[in-house]
Amino acid sequence: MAALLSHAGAHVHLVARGVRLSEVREKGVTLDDRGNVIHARPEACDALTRPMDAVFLCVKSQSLAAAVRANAAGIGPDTLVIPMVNGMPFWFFATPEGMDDIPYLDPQGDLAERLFPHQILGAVLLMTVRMEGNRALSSNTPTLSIGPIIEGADRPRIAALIEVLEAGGVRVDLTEDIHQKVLVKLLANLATNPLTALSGATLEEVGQRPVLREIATRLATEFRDWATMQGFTLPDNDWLVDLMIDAGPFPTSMLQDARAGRALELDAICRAPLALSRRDGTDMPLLARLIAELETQSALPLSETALPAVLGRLFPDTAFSKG
Ligand SMILES: NC(=O)C1=CN([C@@H]2O[C@H](COP(=O)(O)OP(=O)(O)OC[C@H]3O[C@@H](n4cnc5c(N)ncnc54)[C@H](OP(=O)(O)O)[C@@H]3O)[C@@H](O)[C@H]2O)C=CC1
Ligand SMILES: CC(C)(CO)C(=O)C(=O)O
Repeated sequence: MAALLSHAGAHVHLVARGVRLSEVREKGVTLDDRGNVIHARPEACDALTRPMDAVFLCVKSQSLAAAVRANAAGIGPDTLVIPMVNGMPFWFFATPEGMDDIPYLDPQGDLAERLFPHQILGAVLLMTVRMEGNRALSSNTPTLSIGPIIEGADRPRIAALIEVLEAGGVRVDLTEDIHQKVLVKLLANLATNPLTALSGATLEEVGQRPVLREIATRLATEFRDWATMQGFTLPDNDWLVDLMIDAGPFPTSMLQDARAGRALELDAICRAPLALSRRDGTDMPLLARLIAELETQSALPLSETALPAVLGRLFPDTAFSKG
C-alpha cells in the first residue's frame, strides 16, 4: 500500500521497526505485482509524531492495540483510521456513543479509548501478498471495500482518500454495508484459515478432499447460523467450495504463519466469533474443537501421518477421518 500510494504522489509515512525499518530507510519499498515493479521511498519512521489525514493499520489483528498505542500521536480527532485486518473487527458493534466490547479484540480497551467510531472506516482487502526479502509480491489487483461504520463520517475526507487510493491503482468500492462485507470475508477465513494451519492443505486441497471440505462447510454453517440470527445473509456453502477451488494451490495467510512459526490470528478469526455465538445463546462446537486442537499441537501444520487422528477427534461421531 505504501508503495502504491507513494508512487502515485501521496506523502506517505511508513511505520516499521527493527530490521524492517532499517531496510525501508535504506532501500525504500518495492512491490512486484505480477512482474509490474513499483519502487517508492515513503518517509520511514518508528512511530507517527503528528496527526495524519489517514492512518492504515496494516498489522496482524493481535497487534492492533499496540500499534495504535504506539502511534497515538498520529491519530487526531479527524484522522481517518482504516484497520486493514482479517477477522471479526473490534468496531463491529460500535454506535455513535462508542465501541461495544467484543471478547479478545481489545482486552485493555486501548482501541475504544483512542478511536472515535466516526473516524473509523471498516475495510475488506482482497489482496494476496507475501514478502520475499524486501519485496512485496502480489498476485492480484488490490481491491478494497471501505465504508463508514456509523452515520456521521467525514464524507469529503473519505472522497479525498478514495481519490488517492485510486490514483495508486487500488480498486475501491465505497460501501454503506461494510458490516455485511466483513462477515462474508470472515466466513471464508473462519472456514478455511484454521483448518489449513492444522492440516497444511492449500485452499484448493480443502475444496477437493472430502473430509476437509466437510469440515470447512460445517464451520461455515456454524458461523452462518450466528450471522443469520444477527440479521445478515451470507453466501452458501457452494460459494465457499467454488472460492476454495478457484483459489488454486494458495496457502492461506494463517497457513503461511503456521509454516513460519508465527503467531496465528486465532483471536479475531476464531475465538471472538465463538465467544459472540456463545454470548448470543448459540454455539460453534466444531470450531471450539478445532481451536482446542490448534492450541494443543506443538508444531503446525501437522504431518500427513498425524492428521487422521486429529481429524477423528474433530468428528468423534463419524468415520470422516478416513477421507
Ligand atoms: N497478506 C495478505 O495478502 C493479506 C493480509 N490480510 C490481513 O492483513 C493483516 C496484515 O497482514 P500481513 O501484512 O500479511 O502481515 P505481516 O505480518 O506480513 O505484516 C505485519 C507487519 O506489521 C509489523 N508490525 C506489527 N506491529 C507493529 C508496530 N507496533 N510497529 C511497527 N510495525 C509493526 C510487523 O513487523 P515485525 O516484522 O517487526 O513484527 C510486520 O512487518 C492481517 O490481518 C492479515 O490477515 C488481508 C488480506 C490479504
Ligand atoms: C484467501 C483467504 C480469503 C482465505 O481464507 C484469506 O483471506 C487469507 O488467506 O487470509
